[in-house]
Amino acid sequence: MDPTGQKYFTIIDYVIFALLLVASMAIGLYYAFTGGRQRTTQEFMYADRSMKCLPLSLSLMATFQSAVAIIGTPAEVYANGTQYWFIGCSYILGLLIPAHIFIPLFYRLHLTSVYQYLELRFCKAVRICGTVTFIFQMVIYMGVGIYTPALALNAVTGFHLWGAVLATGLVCTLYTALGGLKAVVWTDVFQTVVMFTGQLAVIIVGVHQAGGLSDAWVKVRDGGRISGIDLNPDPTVRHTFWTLGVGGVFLMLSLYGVNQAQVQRYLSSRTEKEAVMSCYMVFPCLQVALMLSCLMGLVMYACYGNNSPLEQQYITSKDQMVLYFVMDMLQNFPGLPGLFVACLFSASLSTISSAFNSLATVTMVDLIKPHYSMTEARATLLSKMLALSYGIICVAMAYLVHLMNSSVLQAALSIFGMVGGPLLGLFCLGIFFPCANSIGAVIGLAAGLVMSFWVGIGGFLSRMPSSVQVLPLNSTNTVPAASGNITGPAVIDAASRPVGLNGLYSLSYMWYSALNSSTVVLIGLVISFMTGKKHGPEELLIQIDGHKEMNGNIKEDAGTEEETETFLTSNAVSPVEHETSV
Ligand SMILES: CC(C)(CO)[C@@H](O)C(=O)NCCC(=O)O
Ligand code: NA
Repeated sequence: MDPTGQKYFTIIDYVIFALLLVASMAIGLYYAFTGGRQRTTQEFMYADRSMKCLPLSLSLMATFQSAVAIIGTPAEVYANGTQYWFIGCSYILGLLIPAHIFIPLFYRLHLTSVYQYLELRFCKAVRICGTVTFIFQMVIYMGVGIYTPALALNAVTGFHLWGAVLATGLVCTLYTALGGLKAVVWTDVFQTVVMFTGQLAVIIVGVHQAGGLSDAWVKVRDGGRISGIDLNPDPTVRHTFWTLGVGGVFLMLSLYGVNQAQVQRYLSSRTEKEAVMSCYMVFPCLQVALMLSCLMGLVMYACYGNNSPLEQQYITSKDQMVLYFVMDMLQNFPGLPGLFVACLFSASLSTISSAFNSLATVTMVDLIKPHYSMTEARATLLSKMLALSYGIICVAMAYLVHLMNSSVLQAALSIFGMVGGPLLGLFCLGIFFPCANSIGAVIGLAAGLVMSFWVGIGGFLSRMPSSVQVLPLNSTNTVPAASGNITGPAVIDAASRPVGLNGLYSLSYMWYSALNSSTVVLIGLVISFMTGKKHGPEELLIQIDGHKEMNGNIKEDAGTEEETETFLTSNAVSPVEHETSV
């Protein structure tokens, strides 16, 4: 080993990494030249509404599973134990509610983008606010998504940082712009397989290096890395059962319920039933993904103990740890480091391709098409150009992320909560509250965004190193703001519990989605009552009739007769299945 800890790639590693890019590109080209040859927006954006359950579910899982999760989760588990694993509990309600409330509603309305719902329910202005908020969220997120694997690769192997960003950005933009949603979904399937294989290979070799299963188990147990369930109700503790299992439900709803990238996949399935099934299938897929990344953290602990490469200053941040571990443990297995790097980039490619495609779709459908009439051929060409432009924006965003310095997992999940949370609130206001009106919706959304940036940025600043008295155990990390374990119970005892505004600022980032969506609903309702009740179109509210089995009590709970009546299903929207165009 090099005394500086620098690790090197072999030729075979480069070949495997290159193969990933070539295979993804090939899938894109295949869908560019087969089927309808991507000549209609229906095919480009909705895969001719002909997708089947299995590829859809893998693709749904892959969208929000980027290199951030692959390297962020093990780093979290290595440092703080398996508490984070309890986020898996939130997947139950976080997927059941989309499957039975959001999917049937959106599918039966035969939407072209999920924000069209907001225009049907409220008005055009609300739709545009929703679209712009989504664009903002996804543009930041894809910057994080593309930058993360490139940075890790650069830090550990010296691979050119911007070379990796540009290569992946270029390949991803090309296959997305050429092959449309079909290419995005099928590359997702391929990339998910690479992702799981890479993680599994590292775990197996890692357990072997740690001296076998039972030795590894003893080490992580004695190191205190197996966390029991933490039922502490304090919302400022970063990870407890409540922040992860309950706060996480709101996070999942904003991602799997109302995010265009996911709704677009639901809408592209052949039948409503298939869309619901694919959402169900996401559950086991996500649990496998979560298990693999948590196990990777434990294996890392079994190999290094408390003597981490971070302690030894081979690396400078928690986020470089996983790749360092891989290069360190796998140096005698030629090809395996390359496989893991392919796994890392697979995770990110599948995320940014979904971002490009959904961003091109909403820009076209929500912002351009309503104002300019154009032929189908022009619209499709323009959509492809839009996908290309978002590719360029993505690389530009990577540069912005480069200027910030933050732990990637918490950064990504905070973005979901800060921008996705208010959007979730906006949809809930429309779907569950018949009395909400457009003014309430716009002001509610604005209030939610203000709240989210106030608490989010306030929290970030109040945790900046300058204002931190007590550093975490691992004080070589000079950016505790991001790693965030300063809010753990070991640091904040009853005497130093934050009060007033500081209490709000130290709210766990896992609650952001819940706080911000509730703010939108609450302010939206108050403003609606002040400006006069106006009932939205009945068919756009929650469809009780179709879901009696699951929500049998909602009708009773609906309260006054007037409300109950508004809740009833309208015949205007019948559960027709989409025709598949030939
Ligand atoms: C968003 C969840 C919780 C579920 O999909 C998980 O995949 C995750 O932690 N994602 C982190 C963000 C990312 O990987 O880009
Ligand atoms: Na992904």
